[in-house]
Amino acid sequence: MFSTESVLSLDHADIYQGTKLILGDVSFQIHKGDFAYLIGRTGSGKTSLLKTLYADLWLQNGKGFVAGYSLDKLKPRDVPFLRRKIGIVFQDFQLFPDRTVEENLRFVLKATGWKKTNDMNNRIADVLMQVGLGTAQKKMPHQLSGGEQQRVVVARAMLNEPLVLIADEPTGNLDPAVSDQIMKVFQAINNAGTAVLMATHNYDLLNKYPARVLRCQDGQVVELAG
Ligand SMILES: Nc1ncnc2c1ncn2[C@@H]1O[C@H](COP(=O)(O)OP(=O)(O)OP(=O)(O)O)[C@@H](O)[C@H]1O
Repeated sequence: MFSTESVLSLDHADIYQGTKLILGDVSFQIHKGDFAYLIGRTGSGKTSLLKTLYADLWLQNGKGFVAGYSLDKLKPRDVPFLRRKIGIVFQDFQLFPDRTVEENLRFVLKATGWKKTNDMNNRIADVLMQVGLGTAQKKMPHQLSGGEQQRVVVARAMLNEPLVLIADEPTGNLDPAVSDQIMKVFQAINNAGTAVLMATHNYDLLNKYPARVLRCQDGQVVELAG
């Protein structure tokens, strides 16, 4: 159904934290419509790898390509534009606690260049529907459960129709039933064509929702046979 267009690739990339090599000679590709898990023990480099993909860590050796941007040729001024093409979801919800759901989302739209109130309202309604929270617009974050807050964060990540969603332990703070809801949201987003790369410790999810698996291990990234 989907093309095999690559939305993200690393080619002989080295991932550093400062001068410390965390992962060496990393090569893999994520295509449009792919779903891939990133697993590995604590400290194995999952977060460092994801940070490199959204240019929070600079790629020093090798080549990287994310949503049309070459990481190895990236200029600091390109970073906000790269991040608009990627949706990023962390474990901690990071919503503004003193603003409604709608205001949280509008903040991002304005910051990324949206101007027209109608367009913004429509987009906010669309992404909230996408995550099953169509009626939560006027709620404050504290009026929502942890799982609902995380769904708002996923909605926020979808505002600019990213080509790829990068999630770092998105279910880390959530109980199993709620983690399942978040996974279902990711699957729906993925089925609609957005690639997903998700770091997780939650092996139950891997069993329940099988997909590609990349593992950080001994300073390398290996793809497990499907
Ligand atoms: N800001 C930093 N400065 C220096 N070293 C760091 C920094 N952040 C992480 N590291 C080191 O990089 C290595 C990889 O850490 P990273 O957070 O990428 O692993 P992880 O697989 O995501 O772990 P976890 O599953 O615990 O989140 C670890 O040895 C860690 O100590």
